[in-house]
Amino acid sequence: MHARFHTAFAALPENLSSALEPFLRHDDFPAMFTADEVAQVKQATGLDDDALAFALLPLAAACSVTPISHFNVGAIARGTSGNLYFGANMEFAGAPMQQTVHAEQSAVTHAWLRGETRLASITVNYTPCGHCRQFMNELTSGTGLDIHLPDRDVATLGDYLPHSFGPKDLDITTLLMEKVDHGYTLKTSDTLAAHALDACNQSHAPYSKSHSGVALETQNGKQFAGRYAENAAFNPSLPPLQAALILLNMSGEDCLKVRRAVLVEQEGALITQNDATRATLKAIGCEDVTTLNC
Ligand SMILES: O=c1ccn([C@H]2C[C@H](O)[C@@H](CO)O2)c(=O)[nH]1
Ligand SMILES: [Zn+2]
Repeated sequence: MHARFHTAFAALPENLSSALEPFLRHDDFPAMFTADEVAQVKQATGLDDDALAFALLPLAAACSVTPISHFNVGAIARGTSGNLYFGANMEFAGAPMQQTVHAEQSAVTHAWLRGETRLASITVNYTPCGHCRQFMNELTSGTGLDIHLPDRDVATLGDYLPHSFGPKDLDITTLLMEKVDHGYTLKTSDTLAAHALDACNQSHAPYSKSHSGVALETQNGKQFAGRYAENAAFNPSLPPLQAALILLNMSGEDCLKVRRAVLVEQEGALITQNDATRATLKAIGCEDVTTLNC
């Protein structure tokens, strides 16, 4: 079992820990459960969907990387497929606070990067901040997304974000998590660059139309790609590097062990991820960065 789960796993009720053990046993547990696996765990434990998501929160929070706050937030996103995806906050010492990833952003992005196109609900161990409410207002699920919090009745994103500002206010109809292919091409034989291009092609940038993707290679040779996710309110946009780091972290790899990165962005785009990507990568110890235009 990955060391980060030891403490939280030991504190689970016995029937849940024995149902989860076969999944968490190996280091490469992907921090998600398929709908079939969820059904299996529910049957073994007698927990319903809600209770299971709450029970999993300590495991999700155990994936947090919080050198600044030491405040671990966990989130569980449920896709309409029935799959569950963990999310956890990530902080980067040596980089500006703006580079922080919130647990809700992590869970949403995790689901999106693994192919989910719509969320049914999200369960979080703390109340979502304004930034997260705004981030989630960009999703295909709209204001109907169910939000589950400890000691509160389930409520929708619309309840938590009344009089909201969103994509519609800017006449945008494409939403975050929708399947897209922007069709950019690039001549390369580097698989890491190919992953970054693929991520760029699936990125969500309807406001700036400046699509981008980042792919990371870890010191043990694993590769992870992240897509840029723009937000109608601009500032809550999630950079492609953060998306890649979310998938890397959820997959059990160490953010401080990235050895190489490729950023793919459009030639002549209105905005660029180049400088911010390099600065944050430098803060986490990676200076081997290639930027390619598509
Ligand atoms: O909705 C929230 C609020 C805060 N945090 C994280 C961000 C930062 O890492 C830490 C302290 O704010 O908690 C979240 O993940 N979600
Ligand atoms: Zn937040």
